[in-house]
Amino acid sequence: MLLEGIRGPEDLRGLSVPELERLAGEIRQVVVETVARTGGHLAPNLGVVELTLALHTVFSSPQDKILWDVSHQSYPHKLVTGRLPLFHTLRQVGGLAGYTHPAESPHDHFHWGHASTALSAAIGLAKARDLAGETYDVVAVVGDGALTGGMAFEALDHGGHDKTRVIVVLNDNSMSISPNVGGISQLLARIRTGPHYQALKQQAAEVLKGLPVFGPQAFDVVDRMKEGVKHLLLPTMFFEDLGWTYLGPVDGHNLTALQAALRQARSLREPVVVHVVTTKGKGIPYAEELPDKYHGGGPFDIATGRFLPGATTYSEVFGNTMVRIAREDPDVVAITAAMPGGTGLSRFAREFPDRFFDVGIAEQHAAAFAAGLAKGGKKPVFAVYSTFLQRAYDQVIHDVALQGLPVVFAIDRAGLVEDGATHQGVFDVAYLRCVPGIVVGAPRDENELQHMLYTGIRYRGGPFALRYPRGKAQGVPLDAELRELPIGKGEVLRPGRDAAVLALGVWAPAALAAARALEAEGLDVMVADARWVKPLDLDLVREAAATGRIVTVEEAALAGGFGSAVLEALADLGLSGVEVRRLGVPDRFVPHGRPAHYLEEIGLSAEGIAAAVRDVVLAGRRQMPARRPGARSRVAAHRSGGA
Ligand SMILES: Cc1ncc(C[n+]2csc(CCOP(=O)(O)OP(=O)(O)O)c2C)c(N)n1
Ligand SMILES: CC(=O)[C@@H](O)[C@H](O)COP(=O)(O)O
Ligand SMILES: [Mg+2]
Repeated sequence: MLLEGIRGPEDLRGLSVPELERLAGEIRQVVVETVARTGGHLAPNLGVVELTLALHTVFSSPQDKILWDVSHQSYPHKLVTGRLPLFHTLRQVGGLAGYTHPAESPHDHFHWGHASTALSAAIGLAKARDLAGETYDVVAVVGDGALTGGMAFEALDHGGHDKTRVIVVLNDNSMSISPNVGGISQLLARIRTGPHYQALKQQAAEVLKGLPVFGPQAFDVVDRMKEGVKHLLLPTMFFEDLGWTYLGPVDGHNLTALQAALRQARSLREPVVVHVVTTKGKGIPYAEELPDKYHGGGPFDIATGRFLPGATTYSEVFGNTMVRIAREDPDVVAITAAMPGGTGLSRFAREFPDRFFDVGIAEQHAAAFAAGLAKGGKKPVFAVYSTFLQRAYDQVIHDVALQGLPVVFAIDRAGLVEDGATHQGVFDVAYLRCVPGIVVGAPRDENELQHMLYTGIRYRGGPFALRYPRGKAQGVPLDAELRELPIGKGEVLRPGRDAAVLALGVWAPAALAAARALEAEGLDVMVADARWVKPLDLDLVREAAATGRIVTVEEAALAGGFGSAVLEALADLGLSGVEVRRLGVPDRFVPHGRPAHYLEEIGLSAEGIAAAVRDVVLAGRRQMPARRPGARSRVAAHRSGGA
């Protein structure tokens, strides 16, 4: 196997094109065998095998910097930069990340996973290079989907004007996760399918040569004519009008053509876009046929491509409820930022194509677009992963909340996910809780999810956010009728005297399990589903405080999270002397791997909750005088002013 002899890119440079093509086959086999077992991003990686080999034979990584936008398509890059021996640990706890990671290799320069950032970082890196008087090349591989992200346009605008020497390799496979959308996608399609761009440029140059020169004063006329002729003949001058030299389109699976284009780009010593056309899923029939299905996910049966059967997910319950509500309410509209499948909106899109909007990887635009829809009397629901809503934080505040507009943010993947630090959905509680006028809720199961979504769509008082996790729901039966939940009111699921557990969202069932276990130890523990982060149910906090001991539970960052809100409420209510323990995500990034591993590690489990209750009871006993029979808790006594 040639791949076993590749310890780094330098081992590629002695290989002939036929050998590189053989190596490409080996890389595809390792990728599909591994991803079939570990899960991951199959189709994106199958599409960039030749591109990866061409990049690593033309440029000298790590001296030359190759940046992968999103970097979900960096598995071949990892395989040719010495990580074959570890590749079987992909996305496992302690194993290789599913995205580039500088801790793994000097060939990786960023640990990222959000789209449309590589161009900006590449221009910054290239500018630092120039200021340091260095000469290495900086190459950013950006997908056609990533190019629909606003940041990419900001970078193109700046880079083309600033003339920083950067090479952008546009990996155009016509796909985002689903088929790509938007004007830029159509522009690329025109180039891909039109007469060969370079031949047209040559023709345009011939035509211009024949034009008579009228002398210097008319030079400007000729110059403008040149531009006019180019615009007339060429399918687009988009990149060149922004100051980037455009090369392409190049067959992204033809190593010789790729190497030639990359060498030409390198020789130009200016901002260059090399437009490469690839097939997402290349080499594996089922992945080529369904690149959206095999964008991510797994494990799957390698022979048939069949994924292991899954149970109903929260996303599916969300999507089905959206359809159900939309059938009754014509004002309901749905928005996604390039993730109709992942958010569960595919069925809505089929049934209400005129009321469904996939805006591309453009969360900022999606949020402000929702504001416009709401201002116009519609009831927009923006379905977005917690981690990706971070991209639209200013729009949530400035364009939605400040305007008091009724936009619903259906926040999926709220909590820990296998993707790791780049994708953990743990900051939304903290980053939304401080926004004036927003309602933030977390349903404890799929039945509450459907009711909370219904409540949010009917709520007209301003923005409304509900958060729910990735993956299988709890198998709770769904009520036949949708009902509104009382905003700001949680629910006591189990009364108790010795301590209270205030659980947020899907951690209520684990809190009940902990209480049942503690009952056998003689502890009588109250359990409540807080249901709302904002407005917080202060009566519930008072009732919990009356036990003298509170444990809060959230699958979110502790800093500024739900537990912090409870502490603030106790202080604001003057309820001192209450022992509090907060369970949640500590102040660090949580890496890739099975979420259950990390949840256990941070005490987010029924056992962890029980341990926290024991701890808070013991702490309380250490500090409280022996309770006289019938004595009320200090908090209750404090409240009534009694001794
Ligand atoms: C800001 C942001 N929004 C959404 C996503 C989810 N996402 C991951 S890859 C992807 C599609 C990327 O398409 P493209 O750049 O064309 O790469 P390809 O998978 O086609 O190689 C999306 C939407 C993301 N990573 N970042
Ligand atoms: C690369 C990327 O950001 C997406 O593909 C993400 O990994 C999808 O996550 P889910 O698998 O939870 O839909
Ligand atoms: Mg693409």
